[in-house]
Amino acid sequence: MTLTIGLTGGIASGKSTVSAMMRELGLPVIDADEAARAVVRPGEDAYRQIVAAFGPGILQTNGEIDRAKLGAIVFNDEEERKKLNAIVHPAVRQKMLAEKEALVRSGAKTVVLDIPLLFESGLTSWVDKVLVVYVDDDIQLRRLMERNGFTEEEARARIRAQWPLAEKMKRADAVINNNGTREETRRQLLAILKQWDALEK
Ligand SMILES: CC(C)(COP(=O)(O)OP(=O)(O)OC[C@H]1O[C@@H](n2cnc3c(N)ncnc32)[C@H](O)[C@@H]1O)[C@@H](O)C(=O)NCCC(=O)NCCS
Ligand SMILES: Nc1ncnc2c1ncn2[C@@H]1O[C@H](COP(=O)(O)OP(=O)(O)OP(=O)(O)O)[C@@H](O)[C@H]1O
Repeated sequence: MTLTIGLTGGIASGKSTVSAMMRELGLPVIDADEAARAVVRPGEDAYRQIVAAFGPGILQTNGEIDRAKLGAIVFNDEEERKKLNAIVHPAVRQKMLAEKEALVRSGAKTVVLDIPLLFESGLTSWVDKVLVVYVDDDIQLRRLMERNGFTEEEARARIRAQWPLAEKMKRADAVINNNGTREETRRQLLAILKQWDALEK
């Protein structure tokens, strides 16, 4: 039996930081953000639907989607965001499920699904355990502004597009507090994975 761990949290709470640590420990990670980038490449169905729905103004000159432009639209307008989600999410789910099935078939002891919108999209039934990466609001805001070069307003718009982290924390099987150093985060992660017997012997 494969143990499926759902890794989630808020934007810039540290999911990618934790998923990189999990990969270093040898765990296979399927990343929803990566899948979401793959399914909107030129030539894919979702790409055509996005251009039809949002117009060619959201394209770069090389034909790829201008993610900054599309982000500025969808994080400032819930209806536009729902429109994009309705195009991208089904394709992301299909891709992630296929990758997960392949890992289960190959006998993986543990599979990690890194899904920022695990709760918002109602996907908790996909996983056996939910691991939430938490940070305090002020640290989340600061790290998001620094990483993406966003203004405070731009960062807050993205944070508002998700459930409050405190709500996610309440529903988690385990929580990593990522306010501290990366080393402190790694120690918490190791303890949780040992408790869940998630690592290969
Ligand atoms: C709007 C887009 C083009 C912006 O791209 P950009 O490269 O700036 O951001 P990136 O994709 O790396 O996402 C960064 C983070 O934003 C948050 N986020 C992304 N999309 C959404 C969304 N629809 N609702 C809420 N939060 C979101 C997540 O925490 C994600 O980790 C892109 O995020 C997108 O296509 N989103 C729709 C698909 C989606 O929901 N992806 C998230 C997981 S499936
Ligand atoms: N413990 C830490 N100490 C200092 N900086 C950190 C720590 N953890 C993460 N960061 C930094 O904070 C930013 C956000 O972290 P990360 O990219 O892992 O978040 P994320 O949850 O994957 O974000 P997203 O939802 O946007 O994909 C990054 O710039 C990262 O380098």
